[in-house]
Amino acid sequence: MTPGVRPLIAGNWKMHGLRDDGLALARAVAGGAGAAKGAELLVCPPATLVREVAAALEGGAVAVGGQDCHAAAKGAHTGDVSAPMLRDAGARFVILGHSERRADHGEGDAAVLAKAEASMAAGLVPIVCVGESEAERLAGEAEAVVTRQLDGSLPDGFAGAGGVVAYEPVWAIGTGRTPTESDIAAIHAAIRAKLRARFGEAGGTLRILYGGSVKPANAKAILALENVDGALVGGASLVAADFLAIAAAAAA
Ligand SMILES: O=C[C@H](O)COP(=O)(O)O
Repeated sequence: MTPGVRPLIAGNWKMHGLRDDGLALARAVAGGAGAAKGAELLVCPPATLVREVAAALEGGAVAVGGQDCHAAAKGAHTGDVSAPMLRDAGARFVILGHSERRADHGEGDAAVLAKAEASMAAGLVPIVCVGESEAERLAGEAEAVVTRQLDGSLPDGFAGAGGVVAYEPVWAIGTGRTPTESDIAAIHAAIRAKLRARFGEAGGTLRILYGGSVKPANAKAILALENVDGALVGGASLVAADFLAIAAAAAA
C-alpha cells in the first residue's frame, strides 16, 4: 500500500445479477462495510442495476460505479450508455478499458482515452484497466505493454480527477492464477513511476489496484505490497462475505 492513501476495494460484477439478487448482494455488502472502514468500497453492477443499487446504497459507505461508458455524452449509439447517464443513475466511478471490453469490443487505448475524458467531464472517477496477455508475459513484455497502455489511455486531467489505474494481467482473470508477489510489485512500481513522470507529485498518491483472481486467501499478501492500493475484484465480489473479507484485509 502507499502510505497515506485510502485503499479502494472495487467489485466488478460483470454481466451477473438480476434485480433481486443484485439488490440483495449490494445490501449485504453495505451491511458488512462497517468492519472495513479503513478501505473505500465500490460495487459496479451491470448497467441495468446501477440506478436501483445506487438508490439502495445512498448515504452509506459503499459507492456505485459503471463498467463502461461511451465516449459521447449522447447520440445515435444503439445499446451504449453514456457517462452522464451513469452519473445521473447515481454512479461515482466507471471502469474503463477492461480487458474483456478490449477483447469483446475491440477497444484500443485511443477509445479508452476518449471514454476517460468523457467520464471525467461527467463527474465520474475513471478506473482505467491495463494488463498483459499470457503470451506477452512469457515474452518478457509485460512492463512494456502496461506502460504503452498507460501512455495511450490516460488523459491529461486524470490526476486532478483522482483517477485510478487497475493492473489486471489478462491471464490471471477468473483463472485462479496470480503473478508472484514480486512480479505484481514490479509492475506496480513501473506504473507508479509512470504516474509520477506524467503527473508529478499527484502521481505519487493516485491509487493503483491489482485485479485478477483476488480472493480472501491471497488478499492480505497482495494488498500489503508496495504501490498496491486496493483491488479490482471479479468473481469474489459476487459473494458478499468474500468481498467483505478482501475489504477487511485492505483495511487492516
Ligand atoms: O474486473 C475484475 C477482474 O477482471 C478480475 O476478475 P476475477 O477476480 O474474477 O479474476
